[in-house]
Amino acid sequence: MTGRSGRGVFGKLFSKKQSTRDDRVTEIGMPTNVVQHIHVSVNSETGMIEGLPSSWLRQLNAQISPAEQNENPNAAIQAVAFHNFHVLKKEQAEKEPCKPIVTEEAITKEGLEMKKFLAKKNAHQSQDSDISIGQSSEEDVAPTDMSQRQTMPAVPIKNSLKKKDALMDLTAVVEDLSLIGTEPEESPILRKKELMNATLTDEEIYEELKRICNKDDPYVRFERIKQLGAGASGVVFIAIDSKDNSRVAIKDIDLTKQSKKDLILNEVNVLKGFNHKNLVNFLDAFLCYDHLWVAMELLDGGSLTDVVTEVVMREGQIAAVCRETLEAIAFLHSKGTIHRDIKSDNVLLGMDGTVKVTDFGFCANIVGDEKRQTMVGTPYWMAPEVVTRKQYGKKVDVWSLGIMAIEMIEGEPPYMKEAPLRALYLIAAVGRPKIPRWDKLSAEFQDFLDKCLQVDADERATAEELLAHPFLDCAAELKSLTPLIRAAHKILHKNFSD
Ligand SMILES: Nc1ncnc2c1ncn2[C@@H]1O[C@H](COP(=O)(O)OP(=O)(O)OP(=O)(O)O)[C@@H](O)[C@H]1O
Repeated sequence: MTGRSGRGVFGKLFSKKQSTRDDRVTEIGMPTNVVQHIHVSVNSETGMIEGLPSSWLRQLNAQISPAEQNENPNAAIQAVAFHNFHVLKKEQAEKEPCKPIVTEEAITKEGLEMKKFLAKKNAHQSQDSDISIGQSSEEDVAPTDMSQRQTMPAVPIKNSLKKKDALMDLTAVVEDLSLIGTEPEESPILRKKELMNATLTDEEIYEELKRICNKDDPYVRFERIKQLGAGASGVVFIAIDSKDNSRVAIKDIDLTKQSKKDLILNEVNVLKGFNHKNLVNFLDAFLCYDHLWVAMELLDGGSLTDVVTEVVMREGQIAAVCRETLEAIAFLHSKGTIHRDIKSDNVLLGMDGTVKVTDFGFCANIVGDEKRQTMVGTPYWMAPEVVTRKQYGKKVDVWSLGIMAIEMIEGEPPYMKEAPLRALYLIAAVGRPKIPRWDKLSAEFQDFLDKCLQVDADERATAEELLAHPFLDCAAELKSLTPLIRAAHKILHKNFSD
């Protein structure tokens, strides 16, 4: 799930029309086989990073103070790189709902653009390039008020890297940006299925969808009752299945508007392959001309986001939601799958207190402890190793669960009120977020959070280990969630009945 009204801030920085990727490639006209050596340094007098593309520096300086840049340059660079390559792309996708959010293939293409861009930047060091990845115009950038930033209270910085090490690292970091994905031999290691999907033509994807879909005409079989919402990939509505009069949720995806049909195929394949009490189970898929209808279990309690934003949860209720979510995560991990987008928006509730995880568009298949290196997910819930583009594995879901637990305490994840680039910097620089009202939490809950939010993924617990954590012993009955859901729906004027 991506839409959370009032919680997303990414749109504010970028209002101007972007040039298309094709435009940019044409404009750039890059030399090939160029090895770029970008010299990035911290100015010892101003404390500010120099040497990055100017549009990046403007963003950086608008949101991260000189003291912070000086303190943790590596985190600042990682954050701005991440911002340009991921957040902006996602924002664009949300503004144009027909385009799905960033995929590994898109990142690969962007990596190639970035490599070319940096090569050009190197060739014209002194010039302020008019070509940028993301955006370039001054007006696009939030006003820079350095005086305000300089007096900003210092954030607690965890010195994960000594400054000298960080500076030595900078060239590597910037050069590494070109590895966000470039030629096939430099791309992240993909599982066979992903490779296969990535190389399928539209015709092949339609053929594959036809093969796996139910042949019934969905317009005849289902009576459409009401719309639940719209996401990047389609509209979700409640329908009655004439076969047994049951109520189901159907996602209607207009395939003509999907440039990344392989992602849809991936989601259907993941949904079809799994059945678990804590996953929103797939019922059937139907292909009708260019529309794919995916029928799923209907969760009539809406998303956990509605609850966390509107009502206060008790520890027992939080433990119950954590346990159910962990069951889903442990199941996915046992199947070699990382969800990569665990957050309250992707946890749906039944009115009886059932808790189920949904949204598998981002799932990646891995083998054993194989690690991945692509940036997917939603920034606020993202593990530090994803933001800093280290290799990552299943434990990213455990970090996100820890952030979701903070949502259940606080109503929102850490840094939600911060500008996006700054939030990314804080994830990379601070590491484990400060949890307000920490002292009010039970010792078991504190320990549970500690185990989820270890910056070092090796120190972080696995989903399986957390299922045995004593905090979960205090889990309340699931039906205790029902009054919370009712209260939230009342405030939000939500009604899942006809
Ligand atoms: N099985 C379901 N039962 C009840 N509500 C659902 C179900 N699936 C989705 N919804 C609701 O429908 C709305 C749209 O869901 P959708 O998954 O399309 O959103 P999205 O995540 O923003 O989109 P996308 O995954 O395409 O980026 C959300 O409010 C979600 O809570």
